[in-house]
This record gives sequence, structure tokens and C-alpha cells, in this order.
Amino acid sequence: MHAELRPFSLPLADPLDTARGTIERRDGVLVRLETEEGAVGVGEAAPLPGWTEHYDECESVLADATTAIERADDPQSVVADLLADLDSTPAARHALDLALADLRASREGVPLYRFLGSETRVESVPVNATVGDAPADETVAEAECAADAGFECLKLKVGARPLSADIERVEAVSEALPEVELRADANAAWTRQQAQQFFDAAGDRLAYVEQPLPATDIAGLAALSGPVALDETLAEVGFADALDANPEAVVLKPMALGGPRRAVEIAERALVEGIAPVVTTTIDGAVARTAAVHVAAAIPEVPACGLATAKLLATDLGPDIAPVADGRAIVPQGEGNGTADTWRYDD
Ligand SMILES: O=C(O)CCC(=O)c1ccccc1C(=O)O
Ligand SMILES: [Mg+2]
Repeated sequence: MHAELRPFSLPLADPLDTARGTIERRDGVLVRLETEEGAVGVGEAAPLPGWTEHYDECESVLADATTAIERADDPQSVVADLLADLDSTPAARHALDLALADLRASREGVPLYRFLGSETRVESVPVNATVGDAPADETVAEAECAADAGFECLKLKVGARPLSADIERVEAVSEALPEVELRADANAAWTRQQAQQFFDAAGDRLAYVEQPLPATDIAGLAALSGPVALDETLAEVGFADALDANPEAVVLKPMALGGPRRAVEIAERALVEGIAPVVTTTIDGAVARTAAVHVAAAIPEVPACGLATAKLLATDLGPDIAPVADGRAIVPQGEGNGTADTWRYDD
């Protein structure tokens, strides 16, 4: 098997302000596998500290992996061994898991979401708009713009300013757009007391609050009165331990969980527990973002997902084959992930 890497660096069009700081660019690595028979698979690693390993570790793990794959007599079993070994570098694992799944789905002639387990054709999946931190008037303007574009679900970043200001932002958006479902994402910014105050003041207007407390404060999360979605907690402690926090929803970032197949597995376990599986990107390039749309399409009756992140990027790895319109992402129906030709793309 032939294995190749291609590093990339994608600036954001409009940097995303969050309680954890501002995301300004996404650096990562594409991986391309090609078998002797000419079957091709492409994967993407877009590491983001806080959710995954750092870029340097990701790139060095993938460089070693491609050398091992190139030299192997039995490359399939080498890739399988690598996947078993890369739990501490989920972005690198994601790239290999996706490349292999893409290759196999293409060889079977089915779209990736069918390979991932969907038994029916799925045309599109519902998505939320992602609204960054900003003063209340700007937040309302951005939210109205998203609602005009057809989004029925919005996620507001909170936790970057005083609690009273965030409560005011949520109230202002809720009053301007009473029909729209609202979520808030605090990115672990609050104390237990602040989180409960936020729920008491604004909880009625929100479907859930994502990561109100630090990732490992499971007891604090469990004690909150109000619906919680877990994101950083899942990346930090895994699904089994996250269950102790009694979440309403889990945020499944395939990039943070080690690949699309891992994300689908956890979604299935969440559904068994009655927990909503919400698939999102880490503001990935087109390869991983499209794969995340396939992951969402493989989940029956998936709730609105955080997959409307293409517009946040100033440049991309290739054309957007899973575009968002009217609050839904179109699911590609070609074979595999459908992004194999991004390898030679130059915009
Ligand atoms: O969920 C969304 O709407 C988009 C994804 C998102 O918010 C995000 C993007 C990059 C890094 C972290 C996060 C997050 O969910 O905290
Ligand atoms: Mg989040």
C-alpha cells in the first residue's frame, strides 16, 4: 500500500471567539492511502489541543505511520495495529480511520454513511448555526442572519464575559427569535455556582447548556439542575465515565474521539442510554467535515448537529460537497466520503 501525507493550514474567515480563546486558523494533515489495486482513501487530521493532541505530535505519529504502512508486507493488518495503538492521539487516529473507511466504502461502491451502518438513504441532516461570543446587539444580529438563512437551531458561545452579560445575550436572542431552538456552549468556563445561576436565569430559554463546568468535574455536572450536554468531558474521560454526569446530550466530535467509526459506536451507546448524540466538527477542513456529515447521517433521527462550520473557514481543502442550506447539510451520495479528489485541489 502507498501512503502519503500533505500538511495544510486553513485561516478562518471570521475568527471564532469562545470562553477558551479565539480560534484563528486550523492546521492539519491529510493522509492518502492507495492499494496495489488502485483503491484510494483520504483522511484528515485537524488537531485541536483541549480535544486532541498537539499538531507536532499528530504529524510525527502520522509520519511514522505512513513509513510503517509503506514498508509493510500486509498493510491492512499494519493499519489495524496502528488504529489499536493510537488512542492518545485521536486526530492522527481519525485521519487513518477515515482514510481506511473511505477506501473500503469506495471499494464497496457505497457512500460512507451507508458503510458506517445506515440502512436507509438519507438526503440531509439538521444542523445548528454556531454563533461566537460578541456583545448582545452583535449576537442578535448574527442570530437573525442565521434564522433568515433557514437555521431553526442556534448555538451561542457563552462564558467569555460576565454571567449577567451572557444572560442578557441569551434573553435578547430568545426574544428576537422565539421560534428558534437555542443552545449555549460555555466551553468549561464556569464554577458550579455560576453554572447553576445561569440555568436559573436563562435555562427556560435553552434546550441545553454544553459543557458548563470543567471537563473532569463529573460530580458538579451531575448536581446541576438543568439540561447539560457534554463535549470536553467526553474527550477527556470517555463515554462510560461521562455517563455519571447524567447528560441530556453528548457532543460527538469524530476528530476528538479517534475517527468516524468510533463516533458512530458512541452514538449507538448514547441512544441505548436515551442520550441525544449531537455530531460536530472542530472546525475541520472539507475532508473531515464531510465525514462528520456521514457520521450524522448514520445515526437514526439525529438531532441538529454542529456541522455548519464550512463558512467559518477563509479557504478550504476542496469544494464543499455537503453544503448547508435551510438549516440542513446535504449528505453526499457518491461512493466513500466523496472527497478523494481534494488531494490535488488548489483554490
Ligand atoms: O457545535 C458547533 O456548532 C460547532 C463546533 C464548535 O462549537 C466547536 C468548534 C471548534 C472547537 C470547539 C467547539 C465546541 O463545540 O466547543
Ligand atoms: Mg463545545
